[in-house]
Amino acid sequence: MVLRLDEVSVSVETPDGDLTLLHPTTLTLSERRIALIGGNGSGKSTFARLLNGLVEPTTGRVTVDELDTVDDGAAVRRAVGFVFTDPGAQLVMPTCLEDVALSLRRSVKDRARRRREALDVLESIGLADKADVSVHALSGGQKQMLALAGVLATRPKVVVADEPTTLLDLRNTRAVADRLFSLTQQLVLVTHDLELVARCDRVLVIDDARVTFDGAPADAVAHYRASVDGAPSGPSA
Ligand SMILES: Nc1ncnc2c1ncn2[C@@H]1O[C@H](COP(=O)(O)OP(=O)(O)OP(=O)(O)O)[C@@H](O)[C@H]1O
Repeated sequence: MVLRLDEVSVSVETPDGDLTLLHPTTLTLSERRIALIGGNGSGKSTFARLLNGLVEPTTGRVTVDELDTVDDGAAVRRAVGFVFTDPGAQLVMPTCLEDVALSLRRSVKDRARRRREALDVLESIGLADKADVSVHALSGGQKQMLALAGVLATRPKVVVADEPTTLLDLRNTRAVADRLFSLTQQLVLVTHDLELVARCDRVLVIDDARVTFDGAPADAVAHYRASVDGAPSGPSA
């Protein structure tokens, strides 16, 4: 898929005046695995959310294979699945089976078939035995796997994942990352995990609402480290 930002900026009104979340940006993303890195509050989530229309550009256009994220919002959301940091944002049904089945409600109208397909999805992520268990009874890693499975069940062409391993321990980080990197779909990954960054084809460094570097993982990480080393210590505003 070709993800294109054409002179895209994002700003919001705040009590203190307009706040720019992304300065005008033009670029085309077609690589299989793309990482977005940068400090807290730099604008990574804003950028990621633009790609499936969760955030709309204030100026310019975002397109996904020619589909406009504003004008063709429903089609874009079918094509671009979004995985949140906190799976709680995504798991809305009482049981695991019902949650995956909810993702299938548009594509599979027959209830019995939907249930079978949802069970297949649970099987594929090793959670078949949890089908009738409450989503709240799952561990953090299991919840993130279930949220990812719910997204994959809709067969998106692109998966955008916003810090999907941030809340996970090392074992679950590896499990979720291995699943993400085994996808045949295009992957756009927001992460602070430099091991995952190294597995990507292209990396954008975002700093203060701008893409400040765009290139190969090693170069991007070097740029990011240099920007941190050169900055005053302590959390940025
Ligand atoms: N709707 C909004 N209204 C006001 N401020 C916002 C809004 N959305 C984001 N921001 C602010 O814009 C900045 C960029 O936010 P964003 O979530 O894109 O950053 P991020 O790089 O993903 O950060 P983190 O790594 O901490 O998740 C932050 O300072 C955030 O508080």
